[in-house]
Amino acid sequence: MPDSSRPIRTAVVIPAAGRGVRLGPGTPKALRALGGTPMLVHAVRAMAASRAVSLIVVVAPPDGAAEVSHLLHEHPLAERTDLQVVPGGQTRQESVQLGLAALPDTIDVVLVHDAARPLVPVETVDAVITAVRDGAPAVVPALPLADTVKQVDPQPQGTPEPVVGTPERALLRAVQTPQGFDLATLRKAHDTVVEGEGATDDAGLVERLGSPVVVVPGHEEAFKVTRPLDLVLAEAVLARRRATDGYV
Ligand SMILES: Nc1ccn([C@@H]2O[C@H](COP(=O)(O)OP(=O)(O)OP(=O)(O)O)[C@@H](O)[C@H]2O)c(=O)n1
Ligand SMILES: C[C@](O)(CO)[C@H](O)COP(=O)(O)O
Repeated sequence: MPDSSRPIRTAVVIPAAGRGVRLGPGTPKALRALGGTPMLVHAVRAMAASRAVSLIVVVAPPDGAAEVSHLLHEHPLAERTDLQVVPGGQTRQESVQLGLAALPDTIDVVLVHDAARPLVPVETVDAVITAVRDGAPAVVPALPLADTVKQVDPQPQGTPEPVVGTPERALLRAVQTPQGFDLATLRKAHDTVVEGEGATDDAGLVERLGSPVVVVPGHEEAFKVTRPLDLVLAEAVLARRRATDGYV
């Protein structure tokens, strides 16, 4: 954990290198417009809104780092936040790893935040940071589920899938980002756990190390823009914020 003789430094890695296949054809998802502004710009602003964040590393599509740097230059942040852009990889895990490699060793706490969650409120960001600073090595924001979840025996598309179990819903949480970590813990997890072992988030890698992960309350507006309907919801949330909160 951080050396208590100097201030804790917090950075954010924003993986933004995905194509957005489930959203449909077009430019990479992070660069698509939400209320006329690229989704990535909203995500970067959401992280920079936390006064604790001093550095943001954006992981751009592998061939798009120059374009992303240019775009972010056109949407400057408050002076207290440094910004860096690095090219990403073929998978989310690889992209996060490339972002982590760009962090200086003076960073103590790192958040990993999907560019695809552009509307996460600053209260959620700060709650995650506080929990890590208070000593939890890995923290995820999450919400209880509204639907019942079934475990199935997967079948080829078009074939009905036999249900093999129904996990108790009250024990389940839907996990969001930003996920927060002590930097050394997350680096070790990414260095140790092999791609393809089934972890779909960063906390999942830490769990595989046997390190504790804790949940703090997530937020409905931290949803991930994955499919076209999510974009409709995001536009509506943004329009409401602009009308009522002076949000840009
Ligand atoms: N090679 C990849 C794949 C994903 N991501 C990022 O990881 C986050 C979560 O991924 P997801 O929402 O699945 O984005 P995509 O991979 O773009 O979506 P899809 O699976 O529909 O293509 C996104 O911010 C995405 O840009 C990334 O940085 N590098
Ligand atoms: C990290 C994540 O957003 C937590 O819910 C999610 O696992 C990302 O999944 P994706 O399929 O890469 O969008």
